Amino acid sequence: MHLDDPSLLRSLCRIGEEWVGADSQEVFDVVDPADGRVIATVPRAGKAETRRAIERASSALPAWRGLTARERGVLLRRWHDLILQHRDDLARIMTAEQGKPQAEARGEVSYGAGFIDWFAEEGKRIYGDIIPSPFPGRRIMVLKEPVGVVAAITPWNFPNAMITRKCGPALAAGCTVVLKPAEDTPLSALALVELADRAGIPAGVLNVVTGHPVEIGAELTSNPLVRKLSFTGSTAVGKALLRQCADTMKKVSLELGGNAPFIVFDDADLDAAVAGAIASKFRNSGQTCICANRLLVQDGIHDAFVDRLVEAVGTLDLGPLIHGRAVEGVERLVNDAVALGARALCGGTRRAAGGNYFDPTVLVGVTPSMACANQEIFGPVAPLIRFHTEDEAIRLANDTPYGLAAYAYTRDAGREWRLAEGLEFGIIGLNESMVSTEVAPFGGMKESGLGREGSKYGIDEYLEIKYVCRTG
Ligand SMILES: NC(=O)C1=CN([C@@H]2O[C@H](COP(=O)(O)OP(=O)(O)OC[C@H]3O[C@@H](n4cnc5c(N)ncnc54)[C@H](OP(=O)(O)O)[C@@H]3O)[C@@H](O)[C@H]2O)C=CC1
Ligand SMILES: O=C(O)CCCC(=O)O
Repeated sequence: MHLDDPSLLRSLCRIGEEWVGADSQEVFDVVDPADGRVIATVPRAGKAETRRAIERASSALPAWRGLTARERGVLLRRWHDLILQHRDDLARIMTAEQGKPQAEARGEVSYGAGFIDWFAEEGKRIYGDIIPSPFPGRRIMVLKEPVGVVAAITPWNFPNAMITRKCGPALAAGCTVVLKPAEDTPLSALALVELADRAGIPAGVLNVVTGHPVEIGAELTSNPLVRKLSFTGSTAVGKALLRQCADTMKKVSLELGGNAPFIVFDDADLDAAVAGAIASKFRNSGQTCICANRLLVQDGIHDAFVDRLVEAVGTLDLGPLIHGRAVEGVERLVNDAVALGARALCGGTRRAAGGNYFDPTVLVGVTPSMACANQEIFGPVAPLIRFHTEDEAIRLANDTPYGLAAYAYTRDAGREWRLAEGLEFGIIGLNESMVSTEVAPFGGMKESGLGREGSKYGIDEYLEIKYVCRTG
């Protein structure tokens, strides 16, 4: 891989001031999903290394939380600037280990840097409160303090932004972090930490341990020094981690799976709906938790929408899926739908010539009971379900244990409000499918998770509220 600055390609864990291997000296391969080439090896660390990283984060905590928010903000801003300065290299590393095309990778680096920039400022606005007292002579005050050592566990689909979305607010609030990136994409995480180091963020404030997920996760969730877990990934793992955090009663944020409905009403702007569906469904080859998972299309516009969608899908040039297991999972969902009566109007199969590619697919005749309408597809497959009435669309949309994102295209302003209020999802896009930004709260209801990331709300996840009552 060519990099303008080859020293960004780090392949060791970072604990305190040191770049270290696993105690066992074991490593695992990082593989390019486009061609199966091994691009690096990184340490397969476990419990002992994780415990040391937590202890180092704990020893770094007093000095870091003791800085003013402005002082922390200056360092965060420097980190942000370095990330943007090295955007092309970070994007090259991301494409090599994750597979998204360069333009998307550069977009993610900029998006990710936005969280550092936003929280560098937001840290200065962690206000407490003075509450009017009902008792003469008593003062009632509210202080907000950093929660302490934070454990962050991040997924492979956004190897940069899911880290900055957690570390930005954590560090701005005065917390220190131990990060476990996904095994598929550790290099983006390590490059970010290299840049944090260059920005002058003190050793021990941001530690990274790569390796065995179960062992590292067990230590992060049981060690009493860790006071907060922030996780992005599958609902199954999120639930397990929540249970594991119960014994030490950690504060927990979970950003989990989704099953986003994308609803197109008869009165929609067809051009906008097709463009929105393409952007939402096929971003990152469909491997995004807020990707449209089911397209609910009203009778009157159904056929025109399908024609236009298939035409647009024909022009797409997507990156690979993350690994062979992902391709097999997508293939299973498509085959299951077709066996039950759905039709693939384009795609429907993996690409024959090597790599983990699945052809972009449009499925019609899908019914709500098919697996592809109930499970997170995490691939470039658009299943279309017909509906007749607004009530039916809302009922179908809400008929899922997930509640992350939902989208609707309509020109009826009254209906927009009914949808905004009636859809049980944490993020609603109305005539808009690109909803992600560092200034807005990102997160889900129901089994899609707990808490919000980004925005002024995102920093609360890394703070404790302390009530002080004073007489005299
Ligand atoms: N909400 C979202 O953004 C995401 C949703 N998903 C959904 O989940 C499916 C499976 O993806 P997958 O990558 O397996 O997601 P996981 O939930 O398994 O992985 C997410 C992160 O959790 C880690 N992890 C896995 N098991 C444990 C554990 N027992 N203890 C602690 N950490 C653990 C992973 O580590 P490691 O990589 O080392 O296994 C990774 O860092 C996808 O197909 C998609 O449907 C996946 C990714 C992101
Ligand atoms: O899939 C995810 O969990 C990452 C969210 C992508 C986004 O921030 O838009």
